[in-house]
Amino acid sequence: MEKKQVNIDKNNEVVKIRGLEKSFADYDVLRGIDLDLYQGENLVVLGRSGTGKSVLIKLISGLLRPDAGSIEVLGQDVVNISDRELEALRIRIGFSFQNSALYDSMTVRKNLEFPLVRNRKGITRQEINTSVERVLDAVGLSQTINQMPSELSGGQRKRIGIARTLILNPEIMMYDEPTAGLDPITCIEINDLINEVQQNFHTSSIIITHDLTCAKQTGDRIAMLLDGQFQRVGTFDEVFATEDTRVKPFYDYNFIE
Ligand SMILES: Nc1ncnc2c1ncn2[C@@H]1O[C@H](COP(=O)(O)OP(=O)(O)OP(=O)(O)O)[C@@H](O)[C@H]1O
Repeated sequence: MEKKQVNIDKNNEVVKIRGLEKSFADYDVLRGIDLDLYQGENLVVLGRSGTGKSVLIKLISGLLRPDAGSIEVLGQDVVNISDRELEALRIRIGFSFQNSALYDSMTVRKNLEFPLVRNRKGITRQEINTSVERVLDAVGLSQTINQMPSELSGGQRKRIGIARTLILNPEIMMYDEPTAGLDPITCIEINDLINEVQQNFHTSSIIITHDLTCAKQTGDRIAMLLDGQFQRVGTFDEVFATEDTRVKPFYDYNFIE
């Protein structure tokens, strides 16, 4: 499906990273990174395995501390934040991780209710039901409400995982390898869903991937991580309009017939 135009507010950085550095032992993973995520934008971080994409997400979400540099998320300084403030901030961010599995012993409904009951004290049964129905409808899986995760396909489980994240109305979405392990048609459906979430939930998203089809379909901008830095940032076509021998093979390999 063609990506629809969305409103991106370039005067409002929901994530603002400057001079970010992170090393492990003698391996410099991130070597001075600057990055902005604008309100309403889908930003794809593209890079080969081991380039530090997951480390970047962990730094943004406060799970790791940088060696140098600053990270602001929704106006808060994540590097110098109290545990309590970080916990409150994380509720405003939706994480769709490869390992964010559903609870196998709970129905789809119970899986979706779980974050609400835990994070929204005093929520009524009526409000819970309305929220569950809304997010299930958003991911196109209303009919699965009473099913167990084991009865769903991989793509459906991924959708329910995204619905479970959406139920807390996140302002930022972080997708870590959203299409990994899915067949090509299901990948396209997940890419469409990422775009629908952007349009209908007005989220700003960081999408970490090495899948170029995903990058092309979902990204308003692409930031290519190479040798510890964002070497190229721009639209998909801008990023790949280069003879850089570190970038070209990545493109050629991904689109091999
Ligand atoms: N806690 C850690 N301790 C030591 N090294 C780490 C740690 N976390 C990550 N690394 C190293 O940092 C590098 C980047 O890891 P990262 O997981 O961010 O890669 P990635 O780009 O997400 O790759 P993939 O696509 O394979 O998940 C790797 O070499 C990894 O071994």
